[in-house]
Amino acid sequence: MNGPISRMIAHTVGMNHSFATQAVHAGREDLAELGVHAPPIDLSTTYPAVDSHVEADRISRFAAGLQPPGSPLYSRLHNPTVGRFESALATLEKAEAAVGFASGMAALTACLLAAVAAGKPHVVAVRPLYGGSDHLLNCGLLGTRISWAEPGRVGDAIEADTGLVIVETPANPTLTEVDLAALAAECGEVPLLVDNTVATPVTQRPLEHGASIVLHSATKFLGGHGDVMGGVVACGEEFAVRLRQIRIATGGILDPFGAYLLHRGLATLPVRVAAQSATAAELADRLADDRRVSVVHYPGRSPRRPGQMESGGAMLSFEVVGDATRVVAAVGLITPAVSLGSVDSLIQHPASLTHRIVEETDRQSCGVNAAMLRLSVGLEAVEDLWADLDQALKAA
Ligand code: MET
Repeated sequence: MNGPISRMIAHTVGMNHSFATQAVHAGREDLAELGVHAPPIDLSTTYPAVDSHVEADRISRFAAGLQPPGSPLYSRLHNPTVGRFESALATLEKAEAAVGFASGMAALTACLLAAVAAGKPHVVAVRPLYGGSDHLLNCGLLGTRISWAEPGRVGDAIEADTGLVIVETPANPTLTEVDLAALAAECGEVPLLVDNTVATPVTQRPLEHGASIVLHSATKFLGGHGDVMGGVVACGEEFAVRLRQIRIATGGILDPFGAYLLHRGLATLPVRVAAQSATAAELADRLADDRRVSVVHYPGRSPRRPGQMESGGAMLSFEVVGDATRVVAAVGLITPAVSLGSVDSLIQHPASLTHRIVEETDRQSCGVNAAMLRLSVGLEAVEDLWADLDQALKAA
């Protein structure tokens, strides 16, 4: 069951297969040979290590961020079920490699530690980001130093010790879009990390637009059912080696059952995102025509630029004329909760919850105001969602 590890099975789903086919088959290439239909879940924490001399060499190679074939030795070093998910996600993001983590924040932490370890602790980032990411960068907990810059000013903000440029597009929670190709050009030799959680690889593959690193809170659309927490970074093999070194040393690995659920989620990702996006676009139109709403933020409403998403996606935010918090309190079908990307719709007040940890002046500077609500559109029927929003807006 230990099977071939992720590096060995990556990309055997043909590049000439469509994205939807890759979503179903990637990371499953060896299943027929194993005589099974569903990917096995390997819950082992440890593995027999009979020949200590051989294993001594292998453990050194794992610690160096490599993936030697054979027994994983210990599941903090490698887990085959995690490897399958990593291989599949790398295929979908068109990356050489992917590295799974316990959460999106653990994934971001590893990227920041890699920059610090490389002697390049300065980070340039574009607001808004998810509030937790903003906080981690702004507080400098991991030894990074932050400069916030708008697109077009990023190049000027880069210094000799800049290790990363970070952007989230569409951004959480404003859904602001950034032209990735233009931003990548500003970055020059500095790696551009794109948080692709909201976009998903269905609508945007940042590596195709000049980014070097793609980060996901896999908890969101990749899992898609609100029942698994994880994070993943898709990147070149060289950076993946550094991330695996950090993951082994710090222990923020994705668990095998979580990896199984995330891998299963990838199979339906294209159809979920397509259906949820169609509903979100319709709701965005109706909200834009509603006098109880002052502004709707939804990607793709202006002429498309190169590097923009291929569709509007399943997230929208809107600003309420009345008290936004009363809308949250009044929804019935929609769940008032943080998180996003699930099969069921979620609504939340960013100024109170996801972006509470960001200083108010910083929130205001990037458009996260008290009137704003963020809606993650699920798979419910559009008329049922609209009826719920309509009655909740009446309450406000
Ligand atoms: C604890 S706040 C949130 C979680 C999640 N990243 C979101 O944007 O909803």
